[in-house]
Amino acid sequence: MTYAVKEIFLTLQGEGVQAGRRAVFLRFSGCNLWSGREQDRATAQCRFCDTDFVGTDGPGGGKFANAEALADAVAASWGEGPDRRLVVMTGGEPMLQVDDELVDAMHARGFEIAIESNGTLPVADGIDWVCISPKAGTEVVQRSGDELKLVWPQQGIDPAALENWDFRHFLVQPLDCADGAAARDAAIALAMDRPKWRLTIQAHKVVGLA
Ligand SMILES: C[S@@+](CC[C@H](N)C(=O)[O-])C[C@H]1O[C@@H](n2cnc3c(N)ncnc32)[C@H](O)[C@@H]1O
Ligand SMILES: Nc1nc2[nH]cc(C(=O)O)c2c(=O)[nH]1
Ligand code: SF4
Ligand SMILES: [Mg+2]
Repeated sequence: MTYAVKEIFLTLQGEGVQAGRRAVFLRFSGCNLWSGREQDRATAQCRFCDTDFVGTDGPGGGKFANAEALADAVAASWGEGPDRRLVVMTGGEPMLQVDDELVDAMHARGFEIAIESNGTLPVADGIDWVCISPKAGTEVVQRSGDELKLVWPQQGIDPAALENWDFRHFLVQPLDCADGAAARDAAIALAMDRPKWRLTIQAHKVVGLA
């Protein structure tokens, strides 16, 4: 199958339990919860997105004819060295495009695969680190994984109702928005009130990485 990719870049994972780790980010184009166009944001299912995932015009982006070609591009972005190779598949919504061929092609090049998904589509088998970030008003079908990352505050989600889902880590991430200070306070309050949850911040934004 062909893949539409917004951008491929080398950085440090900024979010979640793996924050700080060197990783190639593979950002797929397109999402099932928002068109990505500002004029549609107010009526979208997900309205707080901080990401441009429209088109294939970012650094390293493009249309890739098959899994081998895409995996080669990710490996080239990592560079030399076999140690602790990590690709983070994100978007947009990566599960609109990730398939077994791509998973196998990345593993064949020595990569661990992490995914950032909204959970409305089942995550492909074989992915090594599954991060699900639920969005209010959507049906999350992927209720197991490594980390559940709740962007907070979000009207229409009750954290208590998520606590029996099958995740190793329950994380609360402040909503990046006009009133970021209030969102940080709300996220801290959640972690203080409900010890199952721990605070994660978007560290890449703090230190000025992509
Ligand atoms: C851009 S999304 C792409 C992956 C997938 N579509 C998802 O939503 O999980 C990557 C991560 O950024 C989070 N995110 C998006 N907008 C945000 C914002 N304004 N503040 C904090 N986190 C945000 C998402 O919840 C998700 O965990
Ligand atoms: N450095 C960095 N870490 C991230 N973790 C999740 C991200 C995402 O957009 O999915 C992201 C991102 O965009 N940059
Ligand atoms: S589901 Fe993810 S990529 Fe899609 S609009 Fe929401 S945060 Fe952005
Ligand atoms: Mg991001």
